[in-house]
Amino acid sequence: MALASSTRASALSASVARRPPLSAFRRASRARHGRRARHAAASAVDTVPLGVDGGAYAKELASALDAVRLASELCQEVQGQLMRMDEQAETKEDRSLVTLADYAAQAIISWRIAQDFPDMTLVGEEDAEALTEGGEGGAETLNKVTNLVNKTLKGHMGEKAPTLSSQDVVDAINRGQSTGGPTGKHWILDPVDGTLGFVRGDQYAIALALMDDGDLKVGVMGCPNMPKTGEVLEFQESYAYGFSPRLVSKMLAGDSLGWYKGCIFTAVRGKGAYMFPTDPTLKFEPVKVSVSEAFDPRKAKFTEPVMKANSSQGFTAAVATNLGIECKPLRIYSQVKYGSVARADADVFMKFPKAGYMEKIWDHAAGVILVEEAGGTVSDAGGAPLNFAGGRYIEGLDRGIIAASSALHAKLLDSVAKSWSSSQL
Ligand SMILES: Nc1ncnc2c1ncn2[C@@H]1O[C@H](COP(=O)(O)OS(=O)(=O)O)[C@@H](OP(=O)(O)O)[C@H]1O
Ligand SMILES: [Mg+2]
Repeated sequence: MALASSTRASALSASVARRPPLSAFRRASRARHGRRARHAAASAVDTVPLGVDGGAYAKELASALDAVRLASELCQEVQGQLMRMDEQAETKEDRSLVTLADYAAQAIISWRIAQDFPDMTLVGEEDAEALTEGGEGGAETLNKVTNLVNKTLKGHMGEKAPTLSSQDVVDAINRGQSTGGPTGKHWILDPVDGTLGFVRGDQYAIALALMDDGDLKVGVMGCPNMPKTGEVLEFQESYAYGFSPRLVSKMLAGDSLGWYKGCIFTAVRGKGAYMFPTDPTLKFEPVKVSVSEAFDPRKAKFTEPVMKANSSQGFTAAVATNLGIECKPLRIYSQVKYGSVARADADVFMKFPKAGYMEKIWDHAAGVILVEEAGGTVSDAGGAPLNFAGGRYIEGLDRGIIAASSALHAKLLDSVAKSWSSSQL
């Protein structure tokens, strides 16, 4: 997964980002952590009070929530740099995009979880090869990634924040090379899911899950640009009609609601799904989220990937018509789609990639447990649950992925079967 050689020398070459003004959030955060630091052991990280029941996985949930919060803040900083064109995305050898945030978010999450679980294994999207084998460009990128990680840790932990070396950062990223499997505990991470949305200033997600003996047990998904309420996501249709794109993340100017965007979803098997604001200084109780209950086809919405290359929009339109759905699709980048189904912004999620495409477990793990714990069902097109225990790819996936409330899921399966038969005629 090295950067293409032509891009190595210029890897993420823009100048060091201008330092943003210290926000009220950071000042509050520093003061808070600074006070706590005087009473805490020097090396321990603080656990954020949760407000939700994590049952047997309470410690894992607390650790994951803290890790995803750190990464959410870090990613917002990098997205700001990209929007100001202080930084730029690069292309990996597989032609997918990568930014400083992909590496730094994987590093900070891996480091944070390992503070509580030193023997943890991680199936993560990124590796550090481009940073260690990428010549001068790679070294420069590694330096920026390390600075970003340290700056974020300092913002949260104040004086007691450790200073990670470049080697610590490389080790933390490379911890993500596990292949997972059916036994034991494995963390599954997409540090920046929906990289295209991320570089376009739009929706993206930081998606972390824990699998234990082959079953997903915990999911934490940071959605830093997701509005608190779903209505605004409707405007996504501007993409479909070629109007000048209105960035979803920028659509609500002002902050009159207090918390207007920036959600973190949590889910623990058997304990339900919740939504928090990404900003821990906002004192909202976690909100329990549930999939839509009644299915009214005239009002129902389905959500799907933005890019035609990632999912057949013709096929999903046929399935939607078969179900009687009249609304235009909500096309949203990343696993924010699963968040939209979990809190009933949308009733149905569908993704039908081209034949032969192998889905990666980190693109779905956090979203799947989130929808399931919100009362939904996720399966492949044949109705089988997704298998996350077969390595880095979803094993034996039948055609595509569908999600809906458990009651609607059966109808959805039926519509997929009918539409598939007619599409094969
Ligand atoms: N050809 C093809 N078919 C299907 N899926 C693919 C394909 N190529 C890539 N990917 C994976 O899709 C992830 C992005 O999914 P999204 O739902 O965000 O897609 S979209 O941008 O809204 O169209 C994306 O995740 P990120 O790389 O994290 O963005 C990929 O892992
Ligand atoms: Mg992804």
